Amino acid sequence: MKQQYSESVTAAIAIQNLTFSYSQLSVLQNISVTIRTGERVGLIGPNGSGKTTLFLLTCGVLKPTAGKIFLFDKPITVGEFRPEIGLVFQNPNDQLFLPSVRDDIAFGPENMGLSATEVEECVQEAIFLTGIQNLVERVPHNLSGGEKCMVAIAGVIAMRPQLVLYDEPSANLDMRSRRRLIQFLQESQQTMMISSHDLELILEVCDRVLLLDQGQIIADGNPRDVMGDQPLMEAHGLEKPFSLTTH
Ligand SMILES: Nc1ncnc2c1ncn2[C@@H]1O[C@H](COP(=O)(O)OP(=O)(O)OP(=O)(O)O)[C@@H](O)[C@H]1O
Repeated sequence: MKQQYSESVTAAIAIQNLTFSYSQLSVLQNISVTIRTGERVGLIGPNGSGKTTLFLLTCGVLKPTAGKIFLFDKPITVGEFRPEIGLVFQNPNDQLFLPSVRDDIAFGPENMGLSATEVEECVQEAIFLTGIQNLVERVPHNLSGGEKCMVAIAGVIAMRPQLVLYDEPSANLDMRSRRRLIQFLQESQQTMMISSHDLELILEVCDRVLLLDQGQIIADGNPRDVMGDQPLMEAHGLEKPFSLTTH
């Protein structure tokens, strides 16, 4: 089920022979995959299969045990800030820590060496795109889960990344907040990877899906084909999404 892609398309991420262990615990084993510019890629897999770990490696937070990762053709170096990529954390509380929503959104652009005018442009654009005009003066700590989620996304979008990694973005969202998030993701222009157990969200937003399990990419293809394969899904602790069982 692996897809072959033309080499001529620009690679946003090129992962080559990536292996990673947390001391004795082997998580990823010799993974190679390319994400092309403009793709919306879902990352699925059972609990503990290494989705978050793969994101942390891709952002340069963790150092590979072996192998290489290239971001827009330039190798990732651990600890180096790469404004081309943004990570939206699984828990927005890990990302929001300033006294106002506006300050939180401005934090990234302010640390990129931009002028005050440029920072303000980035902040206003992120507020507009995420539709959080009504939250700007609020204290992030007091927001609801859905509100925090969109503010955390705004904080990342404000740095104008070309590629955004979303780690479980719909976890703990009610139906209305989840619907708003899906609409936002569908309208987003960036290349994106979305790690999620919300398979219906992946179906609605992504044009490609990777199934990660036992340290390997088990399947890579069209979300309907991969997630519609019941034996494959069940073999890796997942369920075929309901919407694919009724059509
Ligand atoms: N800092 C760490 N130190 C040691 N082991 C870790 C650490 N972080 C994660 N792990 C382990 O690495 C494995 C992969 O974890 P990871 O969080 O990447 O999985 P995941 O696919 O994102 O899981 P989930 O779907 O539950 O969010 C798990 O067995 C986890 O317990």
